[in-house]
Amino acid sequence: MKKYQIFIDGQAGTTGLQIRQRLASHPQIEVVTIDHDKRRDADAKLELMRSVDVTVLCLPDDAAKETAIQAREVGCRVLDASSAHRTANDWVFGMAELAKGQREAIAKASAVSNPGCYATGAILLLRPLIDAGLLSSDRELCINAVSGYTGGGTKMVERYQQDDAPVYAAYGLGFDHKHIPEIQHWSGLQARPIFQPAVGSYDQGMLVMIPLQGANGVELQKALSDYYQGQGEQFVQVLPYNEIPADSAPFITPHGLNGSNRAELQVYGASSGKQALLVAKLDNLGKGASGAAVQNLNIMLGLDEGLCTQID
Ligand SMILES: NC(=O)C1=CN([C@@H]2O[C@H](COP(=O)(O)OP(=O)(O)OC[C@H]3O[C@@H](n4cnc5c(N)ncnc54)[C@H](OP(=O)(O)O)[C@@H]3O)[C@@H](O)[C@H]2O)C=CC1
Ligand SMILES: CC(=O)N[C@@H](CCC(=O)OP(=O)(O)O)C(=O)O
Repeated sequence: MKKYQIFIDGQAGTTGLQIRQRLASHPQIEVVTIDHDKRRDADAKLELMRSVDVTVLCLPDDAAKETAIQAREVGCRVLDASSAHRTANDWVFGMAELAKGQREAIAKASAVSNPGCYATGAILLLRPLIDAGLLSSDRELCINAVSGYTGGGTKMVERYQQDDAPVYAAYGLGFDHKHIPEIQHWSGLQARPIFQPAVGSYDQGMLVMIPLQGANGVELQKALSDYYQGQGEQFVQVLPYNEIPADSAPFITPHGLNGSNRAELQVYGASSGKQALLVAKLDNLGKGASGAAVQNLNIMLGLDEGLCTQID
């Protein structure tokens, strides 16, 4: 059986480690590592990139931009986990469920950009509803979200592990969170949404919530369900209308999907039919980062899309 080789630039960071953990048992992908003290050595990286099938970038944006240029120079395919290229013209957005043809575009691409964690939840909720004409593209939306602290990378993880961080902290107060451009671009929103994220004192799990005035929840739930079921998506489930999962009732929580590559979409609606709440639940390190990265790698290499996308 053919084994593909990949190199993860940023192999020791939060996202890199989670990808390696998933790939450790992959039957057809082998991870080629770089000595820790050579991780910033451009020549050593170039040599590796010349020999592997795909380079995965798990780096800060600036470093990702630099390495992406080098990878292109040596003709190596790239999957970028950073936010550097998510709306760039010559990159394919790595969300297979986005629209018809996206999976095929990822399979053929030389450069794929993995979506942001919050953006994954928001786009999965909004894109089918905007495409179906149930939400207007010029609607002014507020998107609220909460993430586990691993979403903030090693620095935030260290802070929380030292017990030096608040139980709940709202941020994004400059109205300029880095996921807003990709949310707008890939969901088809003309109007810039207000995006108000928060981080909680737990490691993994995320909720993305979009309250809607003047919207009928029954219609929205049906449209989402028809869309994802119609496409036979294995990683996106739409829960029944107004269902509160038994394991968290009477609340909805960000927990329950950790380690998986799944997103659960929920629609709640008022009996008036005039107010609704869209909710996406996912693991910020799973479907929000490393699970999606492995899904994209599988698609890029023509392998079964679900292989090793989750951690048991
Ligand atoms: N955490 C998350 O949930 C998600 C993160 N991302 C994105 O993935 C990327 C990585 O994030 P994350 O894993 O959280 O970050 P971390 O801070 O956990 O890890 C980043 C890693 O990159 C290494 N690094 C930094 N600069 C360079 C360089 N020039 N060359 C080689 N290695 C370098 C660091 O090593 P060292 O500092 O020791 O040199 C570190 O190991 C970021 O762009 C982030 O935005 C994407 C989705 C979700
Ligand atoms: C809790 C926390 O800090 N989360 C990160 C987003 C994590 C993520 O998805 O980041 P990328 O865009 O790099 O992929 C933040 O808000 O910046």
